[in-house]
Amino acid sequence: ITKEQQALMKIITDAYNRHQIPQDVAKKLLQDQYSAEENFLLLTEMATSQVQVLVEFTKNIPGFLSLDREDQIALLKGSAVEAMFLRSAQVFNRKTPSGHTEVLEERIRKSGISEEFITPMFNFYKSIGELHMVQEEQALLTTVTILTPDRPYVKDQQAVERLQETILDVLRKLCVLQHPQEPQYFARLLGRLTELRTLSHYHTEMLASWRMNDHKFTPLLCEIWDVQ
Ligand SMILES: CC1(C)[C@H]2CC[C@]1(C)[C@H](OC(=O)c1ccc(O)cc1)C2
Repeated sequence: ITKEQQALMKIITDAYNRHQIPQDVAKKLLQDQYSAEENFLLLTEMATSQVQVLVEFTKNIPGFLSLDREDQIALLKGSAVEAMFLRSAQVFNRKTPSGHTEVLEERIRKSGISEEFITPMFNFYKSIGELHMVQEEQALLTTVTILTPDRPYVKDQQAVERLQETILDVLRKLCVLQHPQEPQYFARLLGRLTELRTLSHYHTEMLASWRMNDHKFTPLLCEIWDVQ
């Protein structure tokens, strides 16, 4: 890993760690009661703050703000669900001491999300947990997801591809250094991105079923996912 690649990795990892979900949202998970309605409201607050965190993090990706403005929006809209699942996978697998994860899992299971979506979601969290990613890998993998050139409506795909390749190069070298006993580790990481894409289809259905039951989303979530 070259000096500038180390600098790039540090910028991205620091930004990833700096933009965490506000403690008040995490704390609420433990306090409020357990009705399906309450749970939905908490998840709404959590998803909204995760999207805010995503936007702030993305602005710190070197080169992102030099992309065409409309392409920046297209990348954010195209990757929001995947980035959110990656981030929440890390929350789940950190096994926060205060038992947040059990409570969060409980609330998710009782918030009107259908079982057919719950199962793949928790399978994904398990498969991410088994990778034992270091925080640099988590930050870089999320960046690779955001910088996916073939999102809908991206005009200058080459510009996005160039940025993504830079990050992939650092991630590949980091995987070799962090997991020398597992030469195919980098390929396994990228395989998770494919799993993420199937999850985002389930996510669209989840939103639709909530809307059918007249649940309200926040303006930010409506904007990022073109609902309502
Ligand atoms: C952990 C998760 C990634 C999983 C369950 C909660 C999440 C934050 C996310 O919730 C939403 O997308 C969502 C969208 C709209 C809404 O009003 C509430 C939640 C799906």
